[in-house]
Amino acid sequence: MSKVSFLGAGSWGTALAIMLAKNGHDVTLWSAIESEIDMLAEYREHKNRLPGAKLPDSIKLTKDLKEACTGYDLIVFAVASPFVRQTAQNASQYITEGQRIVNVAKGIENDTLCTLRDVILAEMPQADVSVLSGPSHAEEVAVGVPTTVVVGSVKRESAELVQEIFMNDRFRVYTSSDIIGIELGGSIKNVIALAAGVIDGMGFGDNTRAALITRGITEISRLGVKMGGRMETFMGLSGIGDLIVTCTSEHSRNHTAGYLIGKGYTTEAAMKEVNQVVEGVHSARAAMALAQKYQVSMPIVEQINKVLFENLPILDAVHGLLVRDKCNEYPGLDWNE
Ligand SMILES: NC(=O)C1=CN([C@@H]2O[C@H](COP(=O)(O)OP(=O)(O)OC[C@H]3O[C@@H](n4cnc5c(N)ncnc54)[C@H](O)[C@@H]3O)[C@@H](O)[C@H]2O)C=CC1
Ligand SMILES: O=C(CO)COP(=O)(O)O
Repeated sequence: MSKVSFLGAGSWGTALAIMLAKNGHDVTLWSAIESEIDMLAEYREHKNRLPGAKLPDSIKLTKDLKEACTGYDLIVFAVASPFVRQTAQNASQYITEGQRIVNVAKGIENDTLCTLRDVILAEMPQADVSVLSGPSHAEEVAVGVPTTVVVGSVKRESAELVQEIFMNDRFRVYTSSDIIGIELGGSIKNVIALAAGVIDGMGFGDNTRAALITRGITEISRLGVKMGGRMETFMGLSGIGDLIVTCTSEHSRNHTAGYLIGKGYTTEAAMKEVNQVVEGVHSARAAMALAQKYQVSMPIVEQINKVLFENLPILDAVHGLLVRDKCNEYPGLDWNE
């Protein structure tokens, strides 16, 4: 049995905490939002996010960050991306040298263009930070739907510790050393999912969604490989796997927000309606900035940015994608070019 603490008690933190408690671990849940902890204490259930998924009696709740950071084998970062830096900054004073942390949030910081592991490390360089990602909706994990994810770490032992703690007969965890590949796949798929939602909201068909998924992973991997990620990672769980689930699932926050935008909502109104974190909106500008920095073509990311933030009519965005200059599917691969 391991002692595991969660920083962040939204959908994902709560679902994983329930699963780890059922795995037999000693689990504590902390949230910066005091009312969230009060609700969990009163109902032993996250009424707003995961109605019906009961917290096992063994899960402890705390509002005290020092308590949540002291004496744990593993600390899980499960706060939405805009709050990762602040949470790491506040927690750093309690984090000892080599403390194992695993980040399960997905995003890229807009100001720095850092992925979330780098954001955490910037605030707590003494920590040993892994990342966990893959096609895994909280609503399904909370009720034991078979799920697969990947954990990335610099050290094999750290990845294997997370694998050991999380794995059960419904939740299979693979290990990897490709941290940047895992983080970029998990973050930018949310941007593509917004685009998939938009075209579904507009009433386009299955062909269009399939086009977005396949050309979307091409864009993600083109950038990701240039930033040091491995192509295999983008063809794996945290790449195409996560992109498929988020572009097709009724549980997807990003697809739902995109769908509403396709139905005529503004970006702000769609985010308000979803009422949970829509990470793709936070990551869209950063993905575009990275494409520019690394001189990589990402036309879907470019068009969805214009729809989200510059009021480009959706039909113009779709038209723009279809009538771009003709090209090869994978330039440079054919006819000894
Ligand atoms: N919900 C899901 O199925 C999955 C979510 N994720 C990722 O996990 C992360 C969290 O997502 P959810 O739990 O769904 O979001 P959520 O919207 O349900 O919860 C976000 C949580 O962030 C924390 N938070 C909010 N404001 C804060 C503040 N000012 N300071 C510190 N913490 C604050 C709270 O605990 C809040 O409940 C996101 O990056 C998401 O992409 C990853 C895989 C699955
Ligand atoms: O990352 C997630 C599932 O892997 C959650 O994001 P969505 O809810 O937008 O799909």
